[in-house]
Amino acid sequence: MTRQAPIPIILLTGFLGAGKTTWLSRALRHESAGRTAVLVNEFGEVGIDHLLVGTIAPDTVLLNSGCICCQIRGELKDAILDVITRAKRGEIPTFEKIVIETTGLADPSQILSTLMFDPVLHNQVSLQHVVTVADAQNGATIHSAQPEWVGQIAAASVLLLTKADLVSSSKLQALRMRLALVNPTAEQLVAQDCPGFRDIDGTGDSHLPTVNFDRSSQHQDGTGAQTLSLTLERPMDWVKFIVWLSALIHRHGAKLLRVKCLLNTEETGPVLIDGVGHTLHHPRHLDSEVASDEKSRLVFIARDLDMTQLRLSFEKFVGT
Ligand SMILES: Nc1nc2c(ncn2[C@@H]2O[C@H](COP(=O)(O)OP(=O)(O)OP(=O)(O)O)[C@@H](O)[C@H]2O)c(=O)[nH]1
Repeated sequence: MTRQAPIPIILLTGFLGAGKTTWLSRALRHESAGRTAVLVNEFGEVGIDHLLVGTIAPDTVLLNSGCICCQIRGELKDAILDVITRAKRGEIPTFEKIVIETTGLADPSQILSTLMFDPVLHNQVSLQHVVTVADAQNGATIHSAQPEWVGQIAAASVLLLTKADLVSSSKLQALRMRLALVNPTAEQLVAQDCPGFRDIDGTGDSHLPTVNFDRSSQHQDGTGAQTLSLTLERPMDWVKFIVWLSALIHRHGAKLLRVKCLLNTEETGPVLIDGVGHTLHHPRHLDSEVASDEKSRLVFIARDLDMTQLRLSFEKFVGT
Protein backbone atom coordinates (compact mmCIF):
# COMPACT_ATOMS: atom_id res chain seq x y z
CA MET A 1 0.00 0.00 0.00
CA THR A 2 1.42 3.41 -0.94
CA ARG A 3 1.96 5.84 1.87
CA GLN A 4 -0.08 8.99 1.46
CA ALA A 5 1.61 12.38 1.54
CA PRO A 6 0.86 14.44 4.65
CA ILE A 7 -2.05 16.86 4.21
CA PRO A 8 -1.00 20.53 4.29
CA ILE A 9 -2.39 22.58 7.16
CA ILE A 10 -2.88 26.34 7.25
CA LEU A 11 -3.18 27.75 10.74
CA LEU A 12 -5.23 30.95 10.65
CA THR A 13 -4.83 33.12 13.69
CA GLY A 14 -5.09 36.77 14.68
CA PHE A 15 -6.49 38.84 17.51
CA LEU A 16 -10.19 39.01 18.44
CA GLY A 17 -12.24 40.55 15.66
CA ALA A 18 -9.25 41.07 13.39
CA GLY A 19 -11.06 39.57 10.40
CA LYS A 20 -10.13 35.86 10.37
CA THR A 21 -13.60 34.54 9.56
CA THR A 22 -14.28 37.26 7.00
CA TRP A 23 -11.13 36.44 5.06
CA LEU A 24 -11.58 32.67 5.41
CA SER A 25 -15.15 32.86 4.11
CA ARG A 26 -13.91 34.80 1.11
CA ALA A 27 -11.01 32.43 0.46
CA LEU A 28 -13.31 29.41 0.60
CA ARG A 29 -15.52 30.98 -2.08
CA HIS A 30 -12.59 31.82 -4.32
CA GLU A 31 -11.88 29.75 -7.42
CA SER A 32 -8.53 28.68 -5.92
CA ALA A 33 -10.16 27.29 -2.77
CA GLY A 34 -9.85 23.66 -3.80
CA ARG A 35 -11.27 21.09 -1.43
CA THR A 36 -10.65 22.36 2.07
CA ALA A 37 -11.57 20.94 5.46
CA VAL A 38 -12.15 23.65 8.06
CA LEU A 39 -11.80 23.36 11.83
CA VAL A 40 -13.03 26.36 13.80
CA ASN A 41 -12.22 27.04 17.44
CA GLU A 42 -14.19 29.68 19.29
CA PHE A 43 -14.49 30.91 22.81
CA GLY A 44 -17.90 30.85 24.40
CA GLU A 45 -20.63 28.30 24.51
CA VAL A 46 -22.26 29.49 21.31
CA GLY A 47 -20.25 29.07 18.15
CA ILE A 48 -20.98 31.61 15.43
CA ASP A 49 -18.00 31.60 13.10
CA HIS A 50 -18.53 28.00 12.03
CA LEU A 51 -22.04 28.92 10.94
CA LEU A 52 -20.67 31.72 8.78
CA VAL A 53 -17.97 29.52 7.30
CA GLY A 54 -20.23 26.47 7.30
CA THR A 55 -22.51 27.90 4.62
CA ILE A 56 -19.55 27.60 2.24
CA ALA A 57 -17.80 24.54 3.69
CA PRO A 58 -20.65 22.35 4.97
CA ASP A 59 -18.37 19.92 6.79
CA THR A 60 -16.85 22.60 8.97
CA VAL A 61 -16.06 21.18 12.41
CA LEU A 62 -16.69 23.35 15.45
CA LEU A 63 -14.28 22.42 18.21
CA ASN A 64 -15.72 22.45 21.69
CA SER A 65 -15.76 25.68 23.64
CA GLY A 66 -12.33 26.29 25.10
CA CYS A 67 -9.11 27.25 23.46
CA ILE A 68 -7.14 24.75 21.35
CA CYS A 69 -3.90 26.19 22.56
CA CYS A 70 -4.50 25.32 26.20
CA GLN A 71 -7.65 23.37 27.04
CA ILE A 72 -8.60 21.20 24.11
CA ARG A 73 -5.40 20.26 22.35
CA GLY A 74 -6.43 16.60 22.50
CA GLU A 75 -9.66 17.52 20.83
CA LEU A 76 -7.83 19.29 18.03
CA LYS A 77 -5.88 16.13 17.35
CA ASP A 78 -9.03 14.00 17.45
CA ALA A 79 -10.85 16.40 15.13
CA ILE A 80 -8.04 16.31 12.56
CA LEU A 81 -7.82 12.53 12.64
CA ASP A 82 -11.60 12.29 12.50
CA VAL A 83 -11.98 14.34 9.31
CA ILE A 84 -9.16 12.40 7.67
CA THR A 85 -10.77 9.07 8.60
CA ARG A 86 -14.22 10.17 7.49
CA ALA A 87 -12.88 11.31 4.13
CA LYS A 88 -11.09 7.98 3.67
CA ARG A 89 -14.32 6.12 4.42
CA GLY A 90 -16.21 8.28 1.92
CA GLU A 91 -18.46 9.79 4.60
CA ILE A 92 -17.41 13.31 3.63
CA PRO A 93 -15.76 14.56 0.42
CA THR A 94 -12.01 14.16 0.23
CA PHE A 95 -9.97 17.31 0.72
CA GLU A 96 -6.52 18.53 -0.15
CA LYS A 97 -5.82 20.85 2.75
CA ILE A 98 -7.01 21.70 6.24
CA VAL A 99 -7.53 25.18 7.63
CA ILE A 100 -7.66 25.65 11.39
CA GLU A 101 -9.09 28.97 12.56
CA THR A 102 -8.06 29.67 16.14
CA THR A 103 -9.71 31.85 18.73
CA GLY A 104 -8.53 35.43 18.86
CA LEU A 105 -6.71 34.73 22.11
CA ALA A 106 -4.84 31.60 21.06
CA ASP A 107 -1.12 31.12 21.46
CA PRO A 108 -0.06 29.58 18.13
CA SER A 109 3.14 28.11 19.54
CA GLN A 110 1.15 25.67 21.67
CA ILE A 111 -0.91 24.58 18.68
CA LEU A 112 2.18 24.21 16.51
CA SER A 113 3.76 21.94 19.03
CA THR A 114 0.67 19.67 18.91
CA LEU A 115 0.68 19.65 15.12
CA MET A 116 4.36 18.92 14.80
CA PHE A 117 5.25 16.69 17.69
CA ASP A 118 2.26 14.51 18.16
CA PRO A 119 3.57 11.17 16.89
CA VAL A 120 0.33 10.30 15.09
CA LEU A 121 -0.40 13.71 13.59
CA HIS A 122 3.17 14.11 12.51
CA ASN A 123 2.72 11.48 9.78
CA GLN A 124 -0.70 12.65 8.68
CA VAL A 125 -0.37 16.42 8.32
CA SER A 126 2.28 18.99 7.62
CA LEU A 127 2.16 22.63 8.52
CA GLN A 128 2.24 24.77 5.41
CA HIS A 129 1.66 28.29 6.72
CA VAL A 130 0.83 30.24 9.82
CA VAL A 131 -1.33 33.09 8.55
CA THR A 132 -1.84 35.82 11.12
CA VAL A 133 -4.50 38.41 10.45
CA ALA A 134 -3.49 41.89 11.55
CA ASP A 135 -6.19 44.53 11.88
CA ALA A 136 -5.07 47.81 10.30
CA GLN A 137 -7.58 49.78 12.32
CA ASN A 138 -6.82 48.41 15.77
CA GLY A 139 -3.60 46.43 15.33
CA ALA A 140 -1.04 49.05 16.20
CA THR A 141 -3.09 50.45 19.08
CA ILE A 142 -5.60 48.29 20.95
CA HIS A 143 -4.45 44.83 19.88
CA SER A 144 -0.73 45.37 20.24
CA ALA A 145 -1.26 46.19 23.91
CA GLN A 146 -2.44 42.61 24.44
CA PRO A 147 0.19 39.97 25.19
CA GLU A 148 -1.44 37.42 22.84
CA TRP A 149 -0.98 39.74 19.85
CA VAL A 150 2.79 39.59 19.86
CA GLY A 151 2.90 35.78 19.97
CA GLN A 152 0.48 35.62 17.05
CA ILE A 153 2.43 38.13 14.98
CA ALA A 154 5.73 36.47 15.81
CA ALA A 155 4.50 33.02 14.75
CA ALA A 156 3.36 34.15 11.30
CA SER A 157 4.85 33.10 8.00
CA VAL A 158 2.30 35.40 6.36
CA LEU A 159 0.77 38.54 7.86
CA LEU A 160 -2.57 39.39 6.32
CA LEU A 161 -3.50 43.04 6.85
CA THR A 162 -7.27 43.49 7.11
CA LYS A 163 -9.41 46.65 7.23
CA ALA A 164 -6.98 48.55 5.07
CA ASP A 165 -10.07 50.17 3.55
CA LEU A 166 -10.81 51.82 6.90
CA VAL A 167 -7.46 53.55 7.47
CA SER A 168 -5.26 56.10 5.75
CA SER A 169 -2.23 54.91 3.81
CA SER A 170 0.05 56.45 6.45
CA LYS A 171 -1.68 54.46 9.20
CA LEU A 172 -1.36 51.31 7.13
CA GLN A 173 2.31 52.02 6.58
CA ALA A 174 2.82 52.59 10.31
CA LEU A 175 1.30 49.18 11.02
CA ARG A 176 3.50 47.58 8.37
CA MET A 177 6.58 48.98 10.02
CA ARG A 178 5.42 47.92 13.45
CA LEU A 179 4.79 44.40 12.20
CA ALA A 180 8.17 44.29 10.48
CA LEU A 181 9.85 45.21 13.74
CA VAL A 182 8.12 42.39 15.58
CA ASN A 183 8.43 39.84 12.80
CA PRO A 184 10.80 40.83 10.02
CA THR A 185 10.62 37.40 8.41
CA ALA A 186 6.92 37.25 7.57
CA GLU A 187 5.57 38.28 4.21
CA GLN A 188 2.99 41.07 4.54
CA LEU A 189 -0.08 40.97 2.30
CA VAL A 190 -3.12 43.24 2.25
CA ALA A 191 -6.18 41.03 2.67
CA GLN A 192 -8.34 42.84 0.15
CA ASP A 193 -5.72 42.11 -2.54
CA CYS A 194 -5.57 38.44 -1.53
CA PRO A 195 -8.90 36.84 -2.15
CA GLY A 196 -7.75 33.23 -2.02
CA PHE A 197 -5.39 30.57 -0.77
CA ARG A 198 -3.44 30.85 -4.01
CA ASP A 199 -2.20 34.27 -2.87
CA ILE A 200 -0.93 32.68 0.32
CA ASP A 201 0.69 29.80 -1.55
CA GLY A 202 2.21 32.35 -3.90
CA THR A 203 4.30 33.89 -1.17
CA GLY A 204 7.26 31.96 -2.55
CA ASP A 205 9.27 30.06 -0.03
CA SER A 206 7.61 31.33 3.09
CA HIS A 207 10.36 29.88 5.18
CA LEU A 208 12.93 32.30 3.95
CA PRO A 209 13.51 35.67 5.49
CA THR A 210 12.01 38.28 3.20
CA VAL A 211 13.76 41.36 4.48
CA ASN A 212 17.30 42.55 4.38
CA PHE A 213 18.68 42.57 7.85
CA ASP A 214 21.12 45.00 9.24
CA ARG A 215 24.36 43.45 10.25
CA SER A 216 23.06 43.48 13.78
CA SER A 217 19.97 45.28 14.95
CA GLN A 218 17.79 45.26 17.99
CA HIS A 219 14.26 46.59 18.24
CA GLN A 220 12.10 47.06 21.27
CA ASP A 221 8.38 46.93 20.69
CA GLY A 222 5.92 48.73 22.96
CA THR A 223 4.54 45.38 24.11
CA GLY A 224 7.85 44.23 25.54
CA ALA A 225 8.62 42.16 22.44
CA GLN A 226 12.11 42.60 21.12
CA THR A 227 13.70 41.54 17.89
CA LEU A 228 17.34 40.81 17.37
CA SER A 229 18.53 40.43 13.77
CA LEU A 230 22.04 39.31 12.95
CA THR A 231 23.88 38.85 9.70
CA LEU A 232 27.12 36.88 9.70
CA GLU A 233 29.41 37.23 6.75
CA ARG A 234 31.20 33.89 7.04
CA PRO A 235 29.91 30.30 7.22
CA MET A 236 28.95 29.20 10.72
CA ASP A 237 29.86 26.22 12.84
CA TRP A 238 26.72 24.09 12.77
CA VAL A 239 27.45 22.03 15.88
CA LYS A 240 28.25 25.04 18.00
CA PHE A 241 25.11 26.79 16.85
CA ILE A 242 22.81 23.86 17.55
CA VAL A 243 24.26 23.32 21.01
CA TRP A 244 23.86 27.02 21.77
CA LEU A 245 20.29 27.14 20.38
CA SER A 246 19.25 24.02 22.30
CA ALA A 247 20.54 25.55 25.52
CA LEU A 248 18.75 28.81 24.74
CA ILE A 249 15.42 27.10 24.10
CA HIS A 250 15.81 24.90 27.14
CA ARG A 251 16.51 27.88 29.36
CA HIS A 252 14.37 30.61 27.78
CA GLY A 253 11.92 28.83 25.48
CA ALA A 254 8.93 30.41 27.22
CA LYS A 255 10.26 33.89 26.45
CA LEU A 256 11.39 33.12 22.95
CA LEU A 257 8.51 33.85 20.61
CA ARG A 258 10.25 33.09 17.35
CA VAL A 259 13.56 31.95 15.91
CA LYS A 260 14.14 32.05 12.18
CA CYS A 261 17.61 31.51 10.79
CA LEU A 262 18.98 30.91 7.35
CA LEU A 263 22.40 29.50 8.15
CA ASN A 264 25.30 28.96 5.89
CA THR A 265 27.35 26.26 7.50
CA GLU A 266 30.65 24.78 6.49
CA GLU A 267 29.44 21.26 7.14
CA THR A 268 26.04 21.19 5.50
CA GLY A 269 25.51 24.22 3.22
CA PRO A 270 22.45 26.43 3.67
CA VAL A 271 20.06 25.25 6.39
CA LEU A 272 16.83 26.77 7.54
CA ILE A 273 15.98 26.79 11.24
CA ASP A 274 12.44 27.85 12.10
CA GLY A 275 10.96 27.76 15.58
CA VAL A 276 8.04 29.17 17.52
CA GLY A 277 8.42 29.11 21.29
CA HIS A 278 9.64 25.69 22.36
CA THR A 279 8.73 24.23 18.99
CA LEU A 280 11.58 23.90 16.56
CA HIS A 281 10.77 22.71 13.03
CA HIS A 282 13.15 20.11 11.66
CA PRO A 283 16.13 21.88 10.09
CA ARG A 284 15.64 22.06 6.34
CA HIS A 285 18.54 21.82 3.90
CA LEU A 286 18.15 24.27 1.09
CA ASP A 287 19.37 24.38 -2.44
CA SER A 288 22.54 26.40 -2.40
CA GLU A 289 21.01 28.66 -5.07
CA VAL A 290 18.45 29.84 -2.53
CA ALA A 291 21.19 31.32 -0.43
CA SER A 292 23.78 32.15 -2.99
CA ASP A 293 26.00 34.22 -0.72
CA GLU A 294 27.85 32.91 2.30
CA LYS A 295 25.95 35.00 4.80
CA SER A 296 23.89 33.64 7.65
CA ARG A 297 20.80 35.55 8.67
CA LEU A 298 19.30 35.10 12.11
CA VAL A 299 16.19 36.60 13.67
CA PHE A 300 15.15 36.16 17.31
CA ILE A 301 11.89 37.56 18.64
CA ALA A 302 11.45 37.42 22.39
CA ARG A 303 9.60 38.96 25.27
CA ASP A 304 11.23 39.89 28.56
CA LEU A 305 14.59 38.58 27.44
CA ASP A 306 17.75 40.65 27.55
CA MET A 307 18.65 40.78 23.87
CA THR A 308 22.04 42.32 24.49
CA GLN A 309 22.89 39.33 26.65
CA LEU A 310 21.50 37.05 23.98
CA ARG A 311 23.76 38.62 21.37
CA LEU A 312 26.78 38.47 23.65
CA SER A 313 26.13 34.83 24.45
CA PHE A 314 25.77 34.07 20.75
CA GLU A 315 29.02 35.85 19.95
CA LYS A 316 30.88 34.14 22.75
CA PHE A 317 29.67 30.63 22.01
CA VAL A 318 29.04 30.57 18.28
CA GLY A 319 31.25 33.39 17.04
CA THR A 320 30.81 36.78 15.49
N1 LIG B 1 -14.22 47.29 6.57
C1 LIG B 1 -13.71 46.07 6.80
N2 LIG B 1 -14.26 45.31 7.76
C2 LIG B 1 -13.74 44.08 7.98
C3 LIG B 1 -12.63 43.58 7.25
N3 LIG B 1 -12.33 42.35 7.72
C4 LIG B 1 -13.22 42.10 8.69
N4 LIG B 1 -14.08 43.13 8.85
C5 LIG B 1 -15.17 43.25 9.82
O1 LIG B 1 -14.62 43.07 11.11
C6 LIG B 1 -15.55 42.39 11.95
C7 LIG B 1 -14.87 41.19 12.60
O2 LIG B 1 -14.53 40.30 11.56
P1 LIG B 1 -14.43 38.73 11.79
O3 LIG B 1 -14.07 38.12 10.49
O4 LIG B 1 -15.62 38.19 12.49
O5 LIG B 1 -13.20 38.68 12.79
P2 LIG B 1 -12.58 37.40 13.54
O6 LIG B 1 -11.12 37.62 13.62
O7 LIG B 1 -13.03 36.15 12.90
O8 LIG B 1 -13.25 37.56 14.95
P3 LIG B 1 -13.22 36.54 16.23
O9 LIG B 1 -13.52 35.17 15.69
O10 LIG B 1 -14.30 37.07 17.11
O11 LIG B 1 -11.89 36.68 16.83
C8 LIG B 1 -16.72 42.02 11.08
O12 LIG B 1 -17.74 42.98 11.29
C9 LIG B 1 -16.19 42.13 9.67
O13 LIG B 1 -17.18 42.49 8.74
C10 LIG B 1 -12.05 44.44 6.22
O14 LIG B 1 -11.04 44.11 5.56
N5 LIG B 1 -12.63 45.66 6.08
